[in-house]
Amino acid sequence: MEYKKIKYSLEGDTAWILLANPPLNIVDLEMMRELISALDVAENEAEIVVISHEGKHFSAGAEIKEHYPDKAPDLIGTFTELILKILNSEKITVCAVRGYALGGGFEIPLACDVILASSNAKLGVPEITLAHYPPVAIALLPHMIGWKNAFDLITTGEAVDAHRAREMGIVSRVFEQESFDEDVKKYVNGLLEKSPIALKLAKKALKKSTAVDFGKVLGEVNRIYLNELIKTEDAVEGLNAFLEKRKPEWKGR
Ligand SMILES: CC(C)(COP(=O)(O)OP(=O)(O)OC[C@H]1O[C@@H](n2cnc3c(N)ncnc32)[C@H](O)[C@@H]1OP(=O)(O)O)[C@@H](O)C(=O)NCCC(=O)NCCSC(=O)C1=CCCC=C1
Repeated sequence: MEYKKIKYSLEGDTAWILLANPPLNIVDLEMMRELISALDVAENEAEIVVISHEGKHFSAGAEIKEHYPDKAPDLIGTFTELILKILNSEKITVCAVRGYALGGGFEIPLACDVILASSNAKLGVPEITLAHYPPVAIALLPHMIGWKNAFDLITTGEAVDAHRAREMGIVSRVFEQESFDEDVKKYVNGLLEKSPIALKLAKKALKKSTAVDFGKVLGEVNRIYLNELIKTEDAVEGLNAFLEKRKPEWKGR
């Protein structure tokens, strides 16, 4: 597949997948399909998969214009396929994030094994401000940071900085902006020095300790999203208000 919105390269045993859709690396359907394809390639040829980005920001999330009721099923179906591909990968998945990581641009890192954040990163799920919710964060976050922290992030829509995200248990390491790329490479090289089979089996065993079928949970969360939320007047008003740069007027239906 020819990539237009991402870049893929293999360096030794590491696959580097970069979001490359400037300026905000919006994750539209085309990018989702390219990421799915690149992850398939990486699964066959790499031991470690690093998802990172070009430009200042990891991503401002999924394309808001693709959230209207006619397009939402395709968007949610493809995004779920992408997230499950990351969650089900047998390889070590590392996400390296600078700047904004919002909405779907936060959920991609969440699905990875490790998030390495630059000290200028801002992570969050603003979907509630659009009268939407973030399905993947709803499925994963309570298991990672507990109900109360997850509830707070999802219902306020406020982003947290890298250090707060580290305290909450979302981010594994925070590196200074100036040395970020170098520190990410050092982290990856540290993993490459370990036994690949031991890493792979440690990941397999760690997954047993959560014992959650995220595919099933995500299916239920998506059903409420598509059958109930997306059909409301508020869900359309939230999108219109964002695109028209005005305050939304909620109807509660
Ligand atoms: C903070 C921000 C990133 C940058 O602020 P700044 O003040 O620096 O810049 P700016 O002026 O605001 O923006 C510049 C241009 O980019 C556009 N644009 C921006 N984001 C866009 C987007 N996502 N999609 C499309 N366009 C987007 C702006 O409209 C503007 O366009 P213009 O030049 O034509 O006027 C801000 O744009 C923001 O909050 N974005 C929304 C974040 C959000 O709600 N994300 C969650 C999404 S839902 C999700 O991910 C899910 C996934 C799965 C399932 C369910 C949900």
